[in-house]
Amino acid sequence: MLADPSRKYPRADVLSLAERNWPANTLSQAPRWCSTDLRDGNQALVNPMNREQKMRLFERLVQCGFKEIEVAFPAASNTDFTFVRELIEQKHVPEDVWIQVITQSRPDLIERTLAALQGAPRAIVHLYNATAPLFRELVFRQDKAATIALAVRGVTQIRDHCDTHSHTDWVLEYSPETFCFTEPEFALAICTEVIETWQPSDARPLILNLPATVEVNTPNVYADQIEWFVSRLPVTEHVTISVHPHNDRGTGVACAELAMLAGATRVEGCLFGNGERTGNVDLVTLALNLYTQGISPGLDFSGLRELVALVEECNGLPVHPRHPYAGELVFTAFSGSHQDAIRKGFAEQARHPDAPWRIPYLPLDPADVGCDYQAVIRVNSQSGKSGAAWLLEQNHGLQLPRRLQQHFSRRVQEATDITGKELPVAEIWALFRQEYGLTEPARLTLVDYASESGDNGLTLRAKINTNGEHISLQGHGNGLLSAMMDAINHHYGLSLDIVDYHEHTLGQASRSKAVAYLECRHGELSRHGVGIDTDSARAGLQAVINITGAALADQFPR
Ligand SMILES: CC(=O)SCCNC(=O)CCNC(=O)[C@H](O)C(C)(C)COP(=O)(O)OP(=O)(O)OC[C@H]1O[C@@H](n2cnc3c(N)ncnc32)[C@H](O)[C@@H]1OP(=O)(O)O
Ligand SMILES: CC(C)C(=O)C(=O)O
Repeated sequence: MLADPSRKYPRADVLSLAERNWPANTLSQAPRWCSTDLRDGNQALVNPMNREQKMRLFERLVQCGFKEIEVAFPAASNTDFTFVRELIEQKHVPEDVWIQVITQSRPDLIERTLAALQGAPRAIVHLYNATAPLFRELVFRQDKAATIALAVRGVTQIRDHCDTHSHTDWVLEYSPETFCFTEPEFALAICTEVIETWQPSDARPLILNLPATVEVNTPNVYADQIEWFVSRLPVTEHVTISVHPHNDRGTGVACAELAMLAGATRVEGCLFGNGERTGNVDLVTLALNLYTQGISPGLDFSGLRELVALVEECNGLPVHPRHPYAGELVFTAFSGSHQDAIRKGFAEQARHPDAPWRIPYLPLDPADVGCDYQAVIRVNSQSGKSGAAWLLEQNHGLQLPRRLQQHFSRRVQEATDITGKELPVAEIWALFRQEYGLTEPARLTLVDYASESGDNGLTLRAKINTNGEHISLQGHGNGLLSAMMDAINHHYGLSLDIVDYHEHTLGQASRSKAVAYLECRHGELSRHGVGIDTDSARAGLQAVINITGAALADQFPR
């Protein structure tokens, strides 16, 4: 790396608006979307899509709600050409969907492109030529006049074809490729010539697509360029301003959003940001950004996981696990404080199911994109008490009391510190059972019991199975639990003291089980035990017995 990169990468002149309106604007509606997955996305793949993949992706794009789909660069390859033919001849294009095809401004390529569209009921023909100084000087060796003439020649050829093929509804799209580093006055001049040549009308609208072909500046500069252009456009009727951001600086989405604030009403991009180099703007992120601001995007991503799988298969490229909204890990919290906040959020949401979505760290309800809540919390050494508690609640119906959560969290922490890995829910459950006396066979189990209340409290007689041997105990207390504790302490010479007790049922069904959580003091130690039984009284007694089993195991390890 250079200590001073300024000579190698001199800062470009940027348009400086004296006044700009876009910062004060807010987004209030979705743009017109155009998917370029089958063209710009496709041209960036190691192995371009085959016909079958293109068709499957086309159908899925339609299902998502795209009404404009750039389906091919028909002059590029036979695959692209025949794909367009197949769409048209086999009537795969729904009546409210426009297919779009792209071409350079070269007569032979335009001819082939238009041949591909033969018989289409409606079509968008997309013509482009690069307009920036670098391209005029280096690639085309053309001056400004020749660059304009190239565009006008292309538009004229297309217009003449449309005139003689009026059974198709035509739209022209013109892109001054490299718009974002073209002199604004020149971009405006060439587009003005295009307008004059095409003569946009109700029947033959025009799309002016202003691409950030290579993203070279901060998104505010792009927004300034769009606002400058839109505010000076001589003809606006029947002209749509479209943007086509790339993501070279990692700000493609920001560019598109600010461009919309600045006056663009149509956006071209690809699903999950596929495309040349670092990709086209990601339409899924853009759409769901709108959605999470309460604006209907007009696109349906309710089956997002399946869409990811299809796009990964068609593109031969993975979608990153942290990809906004779509990544496998984006609805998952590993860290303790996040888990705690999420869990509290879900509890509050359950109390007010119709209230607006307000779950910390989850800007989108995973259910809205077809995901469940299973993966919302996962546990590793970064997790806190809420992580394991949530998983036990979701998977086993347990609502651990706070102090038990804290106690169990320390055990989980010890386990994850040893492995350095995630502790899956099955292992958390096994650890919980082992810690709180729920393993089978239990060291001690309650066989049966009987109680009798009198003026001085309650007397309990219980039979316990200890390693196959039945022993009878008797104790006295204010209630069943204290009487059992008394019986245990007396029989085993222990001094366990009840500190805390909670119980709840594990499910709605009448035959469901009850769970009892018991905390006892044992000398300096605090001990927790859990009992589960179809009968809540037995669950409590079993919890006492389970604590006893653990206390005895410490004194007399097996
Ligand atoms: C930013 C974008 O994504 S634009 C879309 C780019 N997509 C693609 O290129 C994918 C499909 N392209 C292809 O398959 C091929 O490029 C083809 C079939 C279209 C053309 O192939 P070739 O005839 O070999 O031309 P090639 O691709 O090398 O194009 C370069 C030539 O076209 C000219 N050219 C490039 N763009 C344009 C344009 N928009 N309008 C007119 N001429 C152009 C160049 O100046 C160059 O001319 P030169 O050979 O006289 O120097
Ligand atoms: C042709 C245009 C729209 C393009 O793909 C680009 O500039 O990236």
